[in-house]
Parts: sequence; C-alpha cells; structure tokens
Amino acid sequence: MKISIQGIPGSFHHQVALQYFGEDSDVLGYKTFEEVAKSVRTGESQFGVMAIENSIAGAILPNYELIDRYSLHIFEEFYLPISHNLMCLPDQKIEDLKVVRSHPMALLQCKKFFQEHPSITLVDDVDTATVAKRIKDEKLAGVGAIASSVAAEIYQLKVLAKDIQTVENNFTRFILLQKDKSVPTSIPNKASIKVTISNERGSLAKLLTQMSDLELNLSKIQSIPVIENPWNYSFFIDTQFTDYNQYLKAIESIIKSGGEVKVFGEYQSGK
Ligand SMILES: O=C(O)C(=O)C[C@]1(C(=O)O)C=C[C@@H](O)C=C1
Repeated sequence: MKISIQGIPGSFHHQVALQYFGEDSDVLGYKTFEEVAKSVRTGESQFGVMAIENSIAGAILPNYELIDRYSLHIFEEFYLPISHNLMCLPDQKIEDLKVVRSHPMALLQCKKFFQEHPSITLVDDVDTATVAKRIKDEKLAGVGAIASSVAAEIYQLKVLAKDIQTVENNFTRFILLQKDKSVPTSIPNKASIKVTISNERGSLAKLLTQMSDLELNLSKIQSIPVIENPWNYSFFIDTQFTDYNQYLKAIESIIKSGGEVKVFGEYQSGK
C-alpha cells in the first residue's frame, strides 16, 4: 500500500500519513500537490494525503481544483494540531538569520511573529521539512526554517523559538484521497460536493435555502471560477448533517432545480 504526500519525513503531511495509515506505511513524497493528485489518479499510489485548509491561513484553493480536475474521491478527513518552530544550524542566533524559508501556508501562519523581526526576509519554499534538511545538508548559515519539532529532531537543528504560529490553537484539515469511490464503513455525516448553478439573481440564495430546509449545515462554501465560461462560478461546499437521507434529498432537489452536482466524497466528520 503506497501513500502519496507533498513533502519529506518531518513535514506535516508525513506526520498525517504515519498517524492515519501507521508508522510502517510506504509514503511517497512529491514536490507539488499536482504530482500527488496525478499519482493517485494513475494508480502509482492507492491513497493521497492533501492539506485543504488551515484555521489561521484559510483554504488552499488550488487543491480544490486538483480534486475536481483529477476526479479524486475524498474518503476521510483528518485534523492535525500544528505547532511551528523557528530553527537553524546549532551555532546560529536569531540575529544571524537573514532569510527564513518555508511552505507558503506555514509562513502565513507565522506572519505576526515575523512582524517583530522585520530584518528577516520570508521566502516561499516546497515544504517545511525540506528546508530544514537543506539547512543541515548544505550547512546554510543565515537561513532559518519554520517546521515541526519532529523536523528539528530529524535534521538536528536548533530551535530558536517554539509555537510561533499567530495563535496557539492552530489546526490544518487534511483530506484523504483515493481514485475510486469506496463503500463507506459507517453512515456519512459530512460531504464535499461541487455545485454549479446558473448565474442569475437569487440562484445561490435558493440553493442555500434548499440545503437549510433539509437541515444541512454548511461548514464551508468556496466559489471557484468555471474556466470555460468566464465570470461564472461553481461552489465547493462542505456540508454536515445528522440524517443521510435528508442529504440525499437535498442533492436531488438541487439537481431538479437545474443545478449540477459532483460529489467528491461522503464521510464521517473528523472533528
Ligand atoms: O510543509 C509541510 O510540512 C506541509 O505538510 C504542508 C502544510 C500545508 O500544505 O498547509 C501542512 C500543514 C501546515 O498547514 C503547513 C504546511
């Protein structure tokens, strides 16, 4: 069983893969989320792990588009508490750092900390752990990484500051992907769907009313452009419910009133 992630050992994706699938899992690391999506689609791996939103930095919008374009199936979600640490070579001090590199989502989560260190330039990089590894392998002085304490341990870096995310209570929601739909082991209480409705007055209000009338709670709604049809939008919706039949009725009623629905996954809420 192979699991695709973006990143290397010590990255948050790697931690989710090990926590969910077990410490002995065969994890394949890629540099981009697109490569992860492709590997699940082509069957190079059976499962993929993909961050989709963070409680401080918000959604990773391009990942919604990847799930759609590669027609992947979400079978589970996983919330990981995220603690970021500033780290560097053992002989360095914070005053020595000119540049701090990390995954763009990690940099966003630590914006406030770096406002107090304006002389440090922040630079986007592939993932948190890859930067930590590069600092160690290339003995990079003057460069810091933002990464997990696991990464600091693996790559033997000194932690200069712990818990540097803007608020301590920080979570990233990951989704677990596979190529085909599988039969859920328990009755789902959450679903991720894409709805495309006509661009006319009241159509979104109607959609929301249909869902609310059937007691569906929207935990997320995100508009994304329909690229073949400029200035028209689809909506990625995460919805929670207690009655699966009510959810099925809502889907039916959206379709009856002219909406197009693509179901990405029906699963148990991970919260
Ligand atoms: O760079 C990593 O370690 C990752 O696993 C990526 C990632 C992300 O994509 O959001 C995962 C969790 C954190 O929110 C920060 C970065």
